[in-house]
Amino acid sequence: MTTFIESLQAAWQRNRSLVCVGLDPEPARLPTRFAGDDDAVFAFCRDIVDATADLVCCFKPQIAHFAALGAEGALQRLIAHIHARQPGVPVILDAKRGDIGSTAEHYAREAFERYGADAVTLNPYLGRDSLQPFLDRADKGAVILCRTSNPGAGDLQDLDVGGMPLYQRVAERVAHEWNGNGNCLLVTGATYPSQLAEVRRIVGDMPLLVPGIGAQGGDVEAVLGHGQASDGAGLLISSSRAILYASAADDFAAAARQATLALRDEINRHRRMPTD
Ligand SMILES: O=C(O)c1cc(=O)[nH]c(=O)n1[C@@H]1O[C@H](COP(=O)(O)O)[C@@H](O)[C@H]1O
Repeated sequence: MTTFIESLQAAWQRNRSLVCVGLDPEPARLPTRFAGDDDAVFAFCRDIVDATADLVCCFKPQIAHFAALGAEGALQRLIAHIHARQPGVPVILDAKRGDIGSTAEHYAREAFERYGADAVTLNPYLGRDSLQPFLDRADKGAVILCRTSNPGAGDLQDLDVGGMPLYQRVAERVAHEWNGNGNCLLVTGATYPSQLAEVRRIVGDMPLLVPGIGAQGGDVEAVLGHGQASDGAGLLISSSRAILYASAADDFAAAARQATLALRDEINRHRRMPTD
């Protein structure tokens, strides 16, 4: 059985890419060719996946973008499509789960059994027991929010907790206590490079999911300068809107491919590339 971490490492290497393409469909922004198409959300995301799969280390569908439309079926079929047609490219379900243990069990079943995800984003606010059903799945990835990319990230995450900001306490706790199965990752926004560096210092080579490149204005060079692991990898640099909506015309899939290629190459220019 291949674990999430093994698939991720293989995809980093095979595709020479740290890019994670976020799948955040917004009906109002879909190309006009999808007007009147009842299955537009699935068809659009499928075309993006097939146009970029050899250039990425993972895909990250965002659950609210499907659920708000009643399109959970499209999300299920999309993840099944990725596994069938792009095998070896892992899928992170961005659902930011976390609840009391009995409910968390259901969230874990939803992510891994219903949707067939390889990893899921998690909110640590309720504490370890709220994430235990995810931590116990050694074959799956537990991608835990640490220092997020949004403007209000510091409201709580920067609060001083015994001489250290809360986000650093989260990093310490995950790295030293919750990662017994070696299946944890942390989320650190591209928009805050110095905090990214602090997290990297605390967690060693643990993989970090870094959203905030592209539409949120994060800087690729700063992310690589502050966040790469000792082997020049260790990052999943996520971009959604800047790739999905690179063109609103019929060439949207080719434009998404170009945008992904450009991001991959820009990232690689700032990496210590492994010799192969
Ligand atoms: O967990 C996430 O993926 C996430 C964490 C974070 O700190 N910031 C963040 O933007 N995200 C997600 O990453 C995606 C960013 O989208 P773009 O700004 O369009 O690239 C969205 O789906 C967000 O929900």
